[in-house]
Amino acid sequence: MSVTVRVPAKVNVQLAVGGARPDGFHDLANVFLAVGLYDEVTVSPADELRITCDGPDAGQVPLDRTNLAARAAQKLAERHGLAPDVHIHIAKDIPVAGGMAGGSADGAGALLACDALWGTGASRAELLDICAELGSDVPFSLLGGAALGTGRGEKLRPLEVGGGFHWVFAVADGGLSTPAVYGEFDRLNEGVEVPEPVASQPLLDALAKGDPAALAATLSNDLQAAALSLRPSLADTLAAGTAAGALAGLVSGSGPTTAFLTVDAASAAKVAEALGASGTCRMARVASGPARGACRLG
Ligand SMILES: C[C@@](CO)(OP(=O)(O)O)[C@H](O)COP(=O)(O)OP(=O)(O)OC[C@H]1O[C@@H](n2ccc(N)nc2=O)[C@H](O)[C@@H]1O
Ligand SMILES: Nc1ncnc2c1ncn2[C@@H]1O[C@H](COP(=O)(O)OP(=O)(O)O)[C@@H](O)[C@H]1O
Repeated sequence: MSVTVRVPAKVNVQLAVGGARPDGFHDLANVFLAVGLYDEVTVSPADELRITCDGPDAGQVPLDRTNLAARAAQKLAERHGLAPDVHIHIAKDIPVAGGMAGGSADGAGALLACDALWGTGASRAELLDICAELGSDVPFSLLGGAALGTGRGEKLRPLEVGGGFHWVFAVADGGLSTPAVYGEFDRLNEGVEVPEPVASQPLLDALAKGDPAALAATLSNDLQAAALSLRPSLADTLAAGTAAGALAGLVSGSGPTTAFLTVDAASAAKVAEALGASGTCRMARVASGPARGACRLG
């Protein structure tokens, strides 16, 4: 008996970041959009907790108990008085440390899969609660679609989306550490009164209408300057994507993946081809959103 769950990556169409809180986190207005690049998490009974991973970036994924999928299994087991004896296999297609929430996806996927395998029957609210304990982005990986995340990003309000959006993701060589990018944001804003983060109404309207040109005009990421400061070469990738015909480009979350919104699927294919040939990224991937959140495949 095994259970497989598929979980999407995300792009942040708006990431408004407030000043550092006393607990070290930052309050956000984080508009998430799930996109169709997926990890698949399969769990099956085993003598002890064990993780395996395959995929192009598998070598960068920790296979010990720090893996978010392992932590998810442990947390669920602990709450229900079970032993977390399970083999978790991750088929990884989401770039690692790329600002696309791949680790969060695996955490949400393992949680849903273990709940089904063990018959724990956790409610949606309990699953979301465990997700929030695992990390700020994990609740959204479970939910999918589009949502506004407030607090540190874990308090979600689902958003209406009026149509599909076609994206190209330029995957960089190597990752960027999320805490390092937030740290650079703090350094760049030293002595500055950082305003309260607020969701942009024109951006929410563009999502609701499914209007790519309007969404392109309102995309924003307050972590972009910090990611560019740590990885200046991302400016070349952004320039290459817009020169190739994207409506707009931005850094995805803490980066270093850059995301390009295009007018339709044909344009996305052209932009991906040009970016792939530009020498400014490791590879370019096409994906559309909104995508469904974590769901059981078998
Ligand atoms: C930037 C974002 C945008 O969606 O995603 P990524 O680009 O990493 O995918 C998120 O805020 C990342 O969320 P996630 O990766 O779950 O972060 P967590 O594990 O909760 O926190 C890791 C570290 O990031 C910083 N952090 C995270 C969230 C937040 N609202 N404020 C923060 O300052 C803190 O330094 C924290 O110790
Ligand atoms: N299942 C997992 N997949 C990928 N990375 C993981 C996983 N579990 C823990 N990590 C750790 O989390 C870090 C951030 O990875 P990831 O979630 O892919 O990126 P990001 O936070 O930029 O979206 C990795 O460098 C890795 O050390």
